[in-house]
Amino acid sequence: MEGVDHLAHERNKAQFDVAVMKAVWAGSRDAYELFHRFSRLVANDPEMFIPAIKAQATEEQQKQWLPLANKMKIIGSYTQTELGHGSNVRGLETTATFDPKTDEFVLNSPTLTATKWWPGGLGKIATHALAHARLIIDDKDYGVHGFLVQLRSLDDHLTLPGITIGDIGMKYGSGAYNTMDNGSLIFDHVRIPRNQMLMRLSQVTREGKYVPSNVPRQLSYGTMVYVRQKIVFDASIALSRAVCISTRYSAVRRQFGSHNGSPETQVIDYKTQQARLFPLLASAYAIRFVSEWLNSFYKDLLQRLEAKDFSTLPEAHACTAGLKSITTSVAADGIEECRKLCGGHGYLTSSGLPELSAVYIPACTYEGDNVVMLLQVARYLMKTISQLKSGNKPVGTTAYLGRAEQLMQYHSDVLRAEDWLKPNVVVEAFEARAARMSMACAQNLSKFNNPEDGFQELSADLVEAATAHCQLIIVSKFIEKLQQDIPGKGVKEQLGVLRSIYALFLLHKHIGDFLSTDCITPKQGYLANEQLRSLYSQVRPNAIALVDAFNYTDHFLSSVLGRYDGNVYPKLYEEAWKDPLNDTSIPDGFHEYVQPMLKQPLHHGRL
Ligand SMILES: CCCCCCCC/C=C\CCCC(=O)SCCNC(=O)CCNC(=O)[C@H](O)C(C)(C)COP(=O)(O)OP(=O)(O)OC[C@H]1O[C@@H](n2cnc3c(N)ncnc32)[C@H](O)[C@@H]1OP(=O)(O)O
Ligand SMILES: Cc1cc2nc3c(=O)[nH]c(=O)nc-3n(C[C@H](O)[C@H](O)[C@H](O)COP(=O)(O)OP(=O)(O)OC[C@H]3O[C@@H](n4cnc5c(N)ncnc54)[C@H](O)[C@@H]3O)c2cc1C
Repeated sequence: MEGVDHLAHERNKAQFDVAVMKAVWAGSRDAYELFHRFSRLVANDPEMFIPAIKAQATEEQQKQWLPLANKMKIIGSYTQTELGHGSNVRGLETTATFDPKTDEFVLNSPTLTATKWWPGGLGKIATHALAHARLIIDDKDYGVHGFLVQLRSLDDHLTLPGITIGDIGMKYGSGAYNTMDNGSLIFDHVRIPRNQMLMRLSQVTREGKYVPSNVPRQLSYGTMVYVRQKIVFDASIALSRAVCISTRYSAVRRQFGSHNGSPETQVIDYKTQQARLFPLLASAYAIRFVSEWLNSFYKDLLQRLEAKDFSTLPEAHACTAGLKSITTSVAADGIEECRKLCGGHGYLTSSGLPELSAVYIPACTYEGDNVVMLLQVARYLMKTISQLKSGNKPVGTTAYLGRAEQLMQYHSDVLRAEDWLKPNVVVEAFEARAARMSMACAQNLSKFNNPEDGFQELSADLVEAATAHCQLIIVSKFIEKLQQDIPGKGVKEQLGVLRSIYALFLLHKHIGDFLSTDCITPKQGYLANEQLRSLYSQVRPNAIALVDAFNYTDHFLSSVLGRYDGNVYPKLYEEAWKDPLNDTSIPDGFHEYVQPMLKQPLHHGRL
């Protein structure tokens, strides 16, 4: 019935202050603001073009271009990836050749694989590209740099001479990413003034002299680092959206279990449903909190870079790359699991889940393929370990590697299931697992004469070690979050339950790592799982309130299954009747194609 809250009985069970939990979830940034930007981003791509100009352009160039971009007087596309190269930025083929006679760069796509391919907004709407191309001076290749290139007339939007642009076509399903005009672009000797090479980091003089950057060349990758830390926050939003839908629906849906006319069982009360759903609920909160930490770490990096302090740049790269990889994989897989948790109705477009999945899953690829990103983390870990011998004391997220010797001797002292509720017990186990996996890789690497050959040969193990490292970061940041002052009745307690679920679910999922590195015994693994089951029972009465705390409107969720009032069935039915197929009783084509078959006489019992 309209106006009735079918989930009121669930909300009345809450054992904590939901208003405070909403504030904890919203944190320092408005979730709507960023996620809406993500949604708008699917339609346009100013979110990279502008940061890239800030990161790579001189003050003078920023003064010229930023006002135009900010006021949408020009529409930019971050045009880096090509048909033949995306992950390998140093492999890009587009060239920008300096012509001293005219003080210009000539941009050209020398091969088909040099065609720019995928950049958002490029296909139909962008008027300008921040094109990444190999800088060539006097036949010498100085590597990939950024160039501002006008693509279309600002009068009639027609493409300019030497520019061939197109959309790359439909993408995955009918998802909203098809509102994004990811495009292709070929340059045929397009000339731009020299001052349209972004010259904050390195310059080309009028005489054609290359002035190399006096800062780490990787700062030219700064926009990717910026977006990756944003993507971690978006992962928490996308996953929490799916968890909200599937949790509310799990409380509404009843299936089996009726005795003597009693109501059937709510599927949220099945232990299998809880074992699938509650770790995702905990993961949404875990990712939200690690994104908060990562954002503050990134802001600290920016301040340091202003002061030419590059000391945390390697760690910032490793953390943004690794956490982008882990959190987008968890969110993408989690959204699909939430669809399955809703049974058949989860497959309906009106559930909101297929669309959310179709829009979200490329996050595992864009801004750095997730495996390629974890390999970057692995390189960082191996380098950190290699420097231990020279007395280099790791700090920050790799500080535990400074205690590697001690961690190699670690054995968990868990005796009872409730021992696994102690944050220090959990952190020690995760540190030991990560340290032993990385140390084992480093040891195996040392057996190879050529370190690069070793790295390739061991890359699958290295990815697992990098994963363990990133999961340790997320667990640690969740624990640190709860060491802050958090007011409100029962709020910190509930977050403590979610923190333990997140950690013990990972321990259970990766029990092979913990056993094979001899960090815990099978019995201790069993106790962790025992504790996990008990924790699910503690979350159960608070589940609806915990997803209410995401504070998403029905409009934002756009899901019949995830409605705040739980009034699912009438709305499912109502929504179905909006489908154009139901405008007529007899479907188009029936008379032409189906009816003749039905009317066909039977011949000897055969049609
Ligand atoms: C505001 C946005 C809101 C949210 C938006 C969400 C929606 C977004 C939707 C769509 C946008 C998608 C846009 C894109 O996809 S843009 C294109 C993205 N492309 C990539 O991410 C390419 C990935 N590849 C790379 O980043 C690099 O090629 C690489 C894999 C890192 C390798 O680079 P390279 O070969 O130069 O470097 P090496 O591996 O040899 O390493 C050399 C040393 O450099 C260090 N390094 C590498 N990268 C960085 C970095 N970014 N920062 C700092 N340091 C870096 C590396 O660690 C090595 O260091 P060492 O000490 O070992 O020498
Ligand atoms: C929706 C969407 C939007 C995008 N928007 C933009 C944009 O606005 N601007 C832009 O420039 N680009 C954009 N891209 C492109 C995107 O950045 C690239 O697709 C991404 O960086 C992955 O690179 P790739 O396609 O070359 O993958 P590849 O690297 O070719 O990946 C293919 C496989 O090879 C594996 N692999 C690659 N290298 C290694 C290695 N060294 N070791 C082990 N395995 C390896 C990968 O793990 C993967 O399994 C977008 C892509 C998508 C899907």
